Amino acid sequence: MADSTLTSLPPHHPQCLGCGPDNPAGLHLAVSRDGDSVVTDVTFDKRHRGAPGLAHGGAISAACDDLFGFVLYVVEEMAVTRRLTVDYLAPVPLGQPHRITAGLQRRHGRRLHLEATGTGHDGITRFTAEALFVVVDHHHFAPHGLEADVQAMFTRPQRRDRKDR
Ligand SMILES: CCCCCCCCCC(=O)SCCNC(=O)CCNC(=O)[C@H](O)C(C)(C)COP(=O)(O)OP(=O)(O)OC[C@H]1O[C@@H](n2cnc3c(N)ncnc32)[C@H](O)[C@@H]1OP(=O)(O)O
Repeated sequence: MADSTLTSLPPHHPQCLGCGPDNPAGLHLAVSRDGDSVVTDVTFDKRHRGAPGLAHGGAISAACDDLFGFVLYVVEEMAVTRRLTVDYLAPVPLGQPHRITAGLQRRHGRRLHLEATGTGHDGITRFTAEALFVVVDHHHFAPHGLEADVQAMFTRPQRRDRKDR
């Protein structure tokens, strides 16, 4: 991603399915912040194949879900997906980069309503997504993960580009 106005954001975890650099089955999303939005350029490949030559809808959904997880850096809250809806507007060819942009549409109490758009470098928007995330605290994760990993999620440099807000 060459845009100079973008601020790189750290992965959720090295093994995260969406953005973890150490997950061999992952999408390896590199995500940046652009004002109050987050963006990633994803190129689906043969690991993400659905129909011949096309990306699997689940892979597209996973990319959107993980990108929504980066809006949390902007909102400065910890939250998890309660509902995710993807509109598959057109087939997504393998091997062609698509930029996904996501942001907060509105907040109501613990409910974060998020939206995303996926557009090819040819200018064609091929999918959009909406999600409801619900704000949680560390008790949500504590029974399931290593204490150090849970703590790390809550001490990420989420506020390092606060000047942009
Ligand atoms: C997070 C760090 C980064 C990690 C990587 C990011 C990866 C991308 C994100 C994910 O993949 S997260 C993993 C997938 N998601 C989950 O595993 C979540 C599983 N679900 C839960 O644990 C609970 O359902 C949840 C914590 C989301 C909510 O349970 P709670 O008991 O805390 O809340 P509740 O059910 O009372 O709902 C909270 C609010 O949302 C509202 N709500 C719930 N479902 C709704 C719905 N369908 N539509 C509208 N509102 C809804 C509900 O009315 C309520 O409103 P109020 O706060 O105003 O009372």
